[in-house]
Amino acid sequence: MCAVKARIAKTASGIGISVTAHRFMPSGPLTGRIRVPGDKSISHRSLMFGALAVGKTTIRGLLEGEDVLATGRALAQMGAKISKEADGSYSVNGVGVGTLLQPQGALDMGNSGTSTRLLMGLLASHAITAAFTGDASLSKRPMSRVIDPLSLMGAAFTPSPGGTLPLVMEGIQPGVPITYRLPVASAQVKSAILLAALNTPGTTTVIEPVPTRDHTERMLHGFGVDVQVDVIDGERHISITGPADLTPCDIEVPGDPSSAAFFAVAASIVPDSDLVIENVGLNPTRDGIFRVLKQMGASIQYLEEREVGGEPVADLRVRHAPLQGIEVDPEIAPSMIDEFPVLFVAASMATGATVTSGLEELRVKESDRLSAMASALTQAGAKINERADGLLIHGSGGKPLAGGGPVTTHLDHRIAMSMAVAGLASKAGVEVDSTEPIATSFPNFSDLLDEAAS
Ligand SMILES: O=C(O)C1=C[C@@H](OP(=O)(O)O)[C@@H](O)[C@H](O)C1
Ligand SMILES: C=C(OP(=O)(O)O)C(=O)O
Repeated sequence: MCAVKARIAKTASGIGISVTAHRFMPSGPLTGRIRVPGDKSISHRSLMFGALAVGKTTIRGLLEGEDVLATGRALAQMGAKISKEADGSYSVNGVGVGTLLQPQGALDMGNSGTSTRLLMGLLASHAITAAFTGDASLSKRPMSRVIDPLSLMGAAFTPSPGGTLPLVMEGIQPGVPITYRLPVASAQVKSAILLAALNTPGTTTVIEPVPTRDHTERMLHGFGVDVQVDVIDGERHISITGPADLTPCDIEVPGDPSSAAFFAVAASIVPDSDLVIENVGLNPTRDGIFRVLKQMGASIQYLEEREVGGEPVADLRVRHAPLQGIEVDPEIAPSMIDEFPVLFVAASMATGATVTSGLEELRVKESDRLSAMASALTQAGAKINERADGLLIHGSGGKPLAGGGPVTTHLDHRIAMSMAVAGLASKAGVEVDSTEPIATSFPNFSDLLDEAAS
């Protein structure tokens, strides 16, 4: 048994309730080389686009997280044949654009916003009626942001009060093309509309005032779709003319920068750490966390920069370094939207104050991540002021946090993993009330912690 496994003590399990609390204890330096699992956003899209291409798509490095598996199960309900091969790769035999089958039974999206919103887009331009359901966290999240544009294209929705799941969607074939300016910086909304456009005759255009992750555009191009991107007055205009066919292809999924971020922060704040995180995707619409950590004084070196599956990738060497508090430019937020919880952990160990703003979107993720992290870090001994659109964090000047808990993770994997990282650099460890949600995006998180800190 390696050292960290012993330090992660199981502290509770309710009778009849599948909740596993863990106390993440102070850790020695993180060293050696680790490889984080495949990118979640790219994994979802690989399965979806594979399902829309007639013939066999091969995916290497697919993230086997619960969110991605939910996407896979939904696509299988609509006729795609998805199988895992002996070498660990996945094969998808797609049915083609316009020929998805009517699913029997509801599509259970689990905890996954990306599965829900992208599949709503995909199905909106098919003559399919589908019920979407999800867990307690997903059932609170806003769906009007996709319902509004997809309704303009002709789909009909019966959502739960407040525009939430469970909902029923009646797709339309043929739908009408639209030009839609995104009212919120969201790759999920952009992607939902672009996926609906694939089976909609005519040209659909999404106008994106603030750039968000561009995996949909890059990958659809890889599947042979003509995706037109024009920058007009600083805004991206992304157009697809349907109906469009997808050609199957071979995909290699790079490591997820959102998962790597937990280890980059852990190695930055645990003294004497020197860790290499291999094969990390560094798409400029995703690498904001590494840019901000470097601005704070983190020692992050990019080794062996290369391309994997059309995405920039490098091995990251991260060494412990003193961090300085900074004011984070709100413009960088979309390129690190899922990494703020763990950035808050880094900031709570920095010297001086870190100010974040423009982060209202964090309140509608798997949990209200501003409020959840403010409570969790305060419980662990950090000094935090919660504001409407961000946190003001007074750093400890490199001193370990007191620790404590149990902190409430609200079915949110990123809160659980962020507070696990806080535990590594604390005096008494941090107990998180439930580690189950971690499996949605990073099933081997604890094993890798174990490996790096052994
Ligand atoms: O398109 C995607 O794959 C994602 C987009 C982001 O959501 P929003 O589009 O809601 O910002 C992000 O938070 C999510 O984890 C994945
Ligand atoms: C917000 C996230 O995912 P989703 O929206 O797909 O649930 C996330 O992974 O942090």
